[in-house]
Amino acid sequence: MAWTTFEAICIVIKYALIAIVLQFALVCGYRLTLHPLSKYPGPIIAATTDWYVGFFAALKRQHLVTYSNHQKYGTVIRQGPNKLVFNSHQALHDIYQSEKINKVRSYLCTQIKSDTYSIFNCLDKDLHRIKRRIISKALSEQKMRRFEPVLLTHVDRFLALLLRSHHKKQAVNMSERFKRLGLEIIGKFGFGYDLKLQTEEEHVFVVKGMEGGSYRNNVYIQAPSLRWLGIEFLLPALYKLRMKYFFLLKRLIKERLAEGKDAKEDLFSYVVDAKDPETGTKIRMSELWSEATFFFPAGGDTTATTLTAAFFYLSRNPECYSRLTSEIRSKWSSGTDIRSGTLLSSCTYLRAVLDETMRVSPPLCGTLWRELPVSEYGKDASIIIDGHVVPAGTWVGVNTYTIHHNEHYFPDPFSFKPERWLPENRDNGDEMRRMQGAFAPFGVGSRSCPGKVMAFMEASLVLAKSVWYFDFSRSQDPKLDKIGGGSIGSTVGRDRVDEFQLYDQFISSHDGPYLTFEPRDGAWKDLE
Ligand code: HEM
Repeated sequence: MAWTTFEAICIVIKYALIAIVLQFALVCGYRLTLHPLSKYPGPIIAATTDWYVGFFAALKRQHLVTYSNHQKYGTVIRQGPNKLVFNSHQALHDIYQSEKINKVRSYLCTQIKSDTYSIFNCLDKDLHRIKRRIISKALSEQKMRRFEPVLLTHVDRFLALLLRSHHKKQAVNMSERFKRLGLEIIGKFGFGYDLKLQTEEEHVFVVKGMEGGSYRNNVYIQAPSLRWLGIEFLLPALYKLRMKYFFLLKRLIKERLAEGKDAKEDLFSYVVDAKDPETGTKIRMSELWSEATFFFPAGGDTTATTLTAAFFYLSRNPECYSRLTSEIRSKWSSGTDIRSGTLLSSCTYLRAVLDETMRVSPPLCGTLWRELPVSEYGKDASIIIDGHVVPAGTWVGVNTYTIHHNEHYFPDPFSFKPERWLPENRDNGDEMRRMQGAFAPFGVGSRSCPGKVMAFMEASLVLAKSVWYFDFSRSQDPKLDKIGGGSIGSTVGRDRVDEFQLYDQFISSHDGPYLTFEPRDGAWKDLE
């Protein structure tokens, strides 16, 4: 009898396996032949499973793979059973400026609680508009001017540490320094709290905790089905770090609330109790926690990546370095006078360096997925993107890294050439218009970045002050000097020696470059 039962179980398993294999074959066959997207070119495996992008997201190289797929298959590629990526400025416009298209539902994996939305993961358009109006006001030029003196104290701390590294004859790892600076500033801006990340180690886990959170979110945004495997639990150290980071943020919010709204000049004071002028709605207290967790990667990490990459490219392009230093050193007579305002805005080369940096190394270098929601428009609806009729429910996007390296818009795309952005080159109106139409480091449309003013203020001040006080150059140690760039013989896309290497996890992780700093004349005395 026992033997018969065993045989029966074997037969059940056998047929179950056959059924699974058959179903798998049928699904793959359908996706490759009869599916509405089957006519679009792309890697065969990508057409059959979402795990293709999930896999490359887990390796933090989705931007490189997307670029190389576009090179191989053309302007529109299929990168998942239900995903199309475009590489044209028309698509950038058609997707991100459409009133009908929305973020894909997988952004919801970044929710802290199922009924709580942040500006970033909110899909309801009315609620988003309310949040957007309140948060944009908090990030306005006027509010940033009020925050500037606080910001400058952190920049001065950064400069003093460069001086200390010089005294100790140490090369500086710019990735590490800028992540600490960027998050320290956001800690202060978001919660009025000095995390002292530049000078003390107590809260440094915030950097890795935030990166861990972003890595997890990115894999799940790209391939939501991986969420059900719970891969985060396979990386317990990362999970622990992320939780520690969340608990710290929770504590900061609690402490900040206890202080009262007007105790400090920070995001909290601008957002708590702020009413949307059109509807009178306020941001709920429970949502503040969710907004706050998003501000660290959005505001701190992105600017840090821009600054790190700018130093990488300046240290490897002596002509650009010399043109920038001449501009900054001819405008001011003292480093302490460097502030935002007309003089800083007149530094056109500085601005060109930042734009070119974000072109070659966009801090958010991935594909920002969107869709025409079936829930709103029905499954038979469609939308035209760059001349293609795309059915509702299809994930569509433009990969920022790829379009920024499209030579139709940016000739010689892998060379760092700030000159291409200079006003004097605007004579060539067509070329400039083409570039601007394809340039999207801050995104495009109603979900684009509202933190642009802060990003430029912070990045311009740090870069201008650094070159005012210091000369810098590549580390003389060949081992350290290699860090940050690509290496010959490495995997596709990581073999470009002069390209700053980004590891895409929605935001970007990176390492290096290692630079040495030499204080100029007596100017450094301000920093002591
Ligand atoms: C160089 C620096 C920065 C870059 C390159 C950048 C880039 C971006 C991009 C591409 C998006 C769109 C994301 C998406 O569609 O999924 C975005 C959204 C956002 N960014 Fe930034 N960002 C930067 C700095 C900042 C700063 C300093 C802040 C605030 C302190 C900020 C706050 C936000 C917010 C709140 C959103 C969500 C907007 C919405 O969904 O309506 N960003 N950013």
